[in-house]
Amino acid sequence: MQRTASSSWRCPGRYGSLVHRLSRPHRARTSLVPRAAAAAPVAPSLPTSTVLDWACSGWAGPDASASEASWDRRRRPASPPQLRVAVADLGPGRGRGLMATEDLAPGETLLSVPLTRVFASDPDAELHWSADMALRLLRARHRSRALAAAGAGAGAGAAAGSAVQGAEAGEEEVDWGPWIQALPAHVRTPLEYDDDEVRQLGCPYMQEEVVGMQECIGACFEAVEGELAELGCGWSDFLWAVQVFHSRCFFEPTSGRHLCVPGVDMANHAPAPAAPSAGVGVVRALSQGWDAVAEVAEPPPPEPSRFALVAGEAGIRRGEEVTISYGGWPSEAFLLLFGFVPLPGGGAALPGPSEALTLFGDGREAAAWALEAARGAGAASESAVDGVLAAVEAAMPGAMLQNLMVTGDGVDGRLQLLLDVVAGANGAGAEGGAQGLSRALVRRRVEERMRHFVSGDSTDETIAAFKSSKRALCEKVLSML
Ligand SMILES: C[S@@+](CC[C@H](N)C(=O)[O-])C[C@H]1O[C@@H](n2cnc3c(N)ncnc32)[C@H](O)[C@@H]1O
Repeated sequence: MQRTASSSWRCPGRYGSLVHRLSRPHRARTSLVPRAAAAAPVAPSLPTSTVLDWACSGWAGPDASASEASWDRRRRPASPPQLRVAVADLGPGRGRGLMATEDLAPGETLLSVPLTRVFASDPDAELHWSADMALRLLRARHRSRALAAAGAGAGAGAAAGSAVQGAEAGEEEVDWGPWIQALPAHVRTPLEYDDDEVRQLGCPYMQEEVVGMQECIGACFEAVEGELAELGCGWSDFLWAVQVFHSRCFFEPTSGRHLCVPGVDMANHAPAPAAPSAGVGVVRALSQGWDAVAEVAEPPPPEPSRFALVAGEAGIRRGEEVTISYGGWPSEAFLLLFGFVPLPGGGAALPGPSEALTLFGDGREAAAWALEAARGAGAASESAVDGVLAAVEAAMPGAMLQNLMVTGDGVDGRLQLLLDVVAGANGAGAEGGAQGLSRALVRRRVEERMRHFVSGDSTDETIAAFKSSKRALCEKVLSML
């Protein structure tokens, strides 16, 4: 594990803000769709299911009428809602997940979490978002333990979970203990890779991403080490907390915040070709006629906005897993943040629909490589490289020549243009002319890159899955050329 302080604070570059995409809840097409009685066995709920009740504080539950479901604190339900999902153990590989305990209708709200119980990043934080959230989580854990100890000492009902609730509660007023206790004891992502595992990745671009991320989090740790020590925490606590957030957050583009939503964070990703059975979204609370009402009566306390998990348009049968989509990312993003690589089902070596292969880190690398490959006459001069880049800029002004890729749908337009510029100047004698040379350059580069993904000696099955997915994409691209 490299933990050298990085002077540039180079944080997880291309994938730094990639987390599960926040989608809109699926809309119900009908109300309740009658279903045949389902015979599917329901996996036993884990004790961690109690986190769902805690998370849905103040929600009257899926059966409540609109007025009951309103978040009016004078009518707040006294008991936890009757939820129709539970946390279940899905076995090796997936860990825990959410399971339907009854048939769920299309569009049915399954969990509804007030934003006061959502652990959110601070867009103004000086530290990298996940490091800042990690520090705050460890503070919250410390407070919660102290609260529990005080409650046990007094023998009173001040146990974890009974702290302040409600719309006005700030992060420090909420006892996050019930959620923290339900978090996984260990999350493994490439932040934990040792030098040999980084080597096993084989791909230089991915190795650079991993080392950059390790350096960034290592530097953040050094910045907060003193405060962590006061909380009785060290590197392993900090690493755990950072990996919790890398693997469990949603990203809200409008606010630029990362959101970790208790309960909903138990939902696993549906790997293609399976469709997710549920969607997520923020339900904003709005008040009509607030000013007018306030003149004649004390207005009700404002309702907090809520984060909802909603059944998809097909509904979900009892005993089935409730899954969401973490987004259509290439496998680098899944591996770096979530610590797993979704492979299409059926065991066949197929690339996922969002898989992509970086052929060059930037335009300068691509131009130098292409000139050398096209001319077969040693390294290209700086001026020749500059000439290619100038021609690309003239044809595509302002194009950012970073991370030039190929996908199952074809070659990145920026890269294609660059290769066409090189081939146009060097393809007179080539088989198929300039067009033939341009295609041959893509083929040659994909073949070169494919050698980074030989299965070789991967001791880690996630690394093996990463390489397998990339190899499958290389094969698909080569078959199309
Ligand atoms: C948001 S959490 C989901 C709940 C998690 N399974 C648990 O036990 O707490 C995301 C983590 O679940 C696991 N996961 C989610 N979807 C998966 C999938 N399709 N295949 C394998 N692991 C998955 C990965 O470890 C990922 O980092």
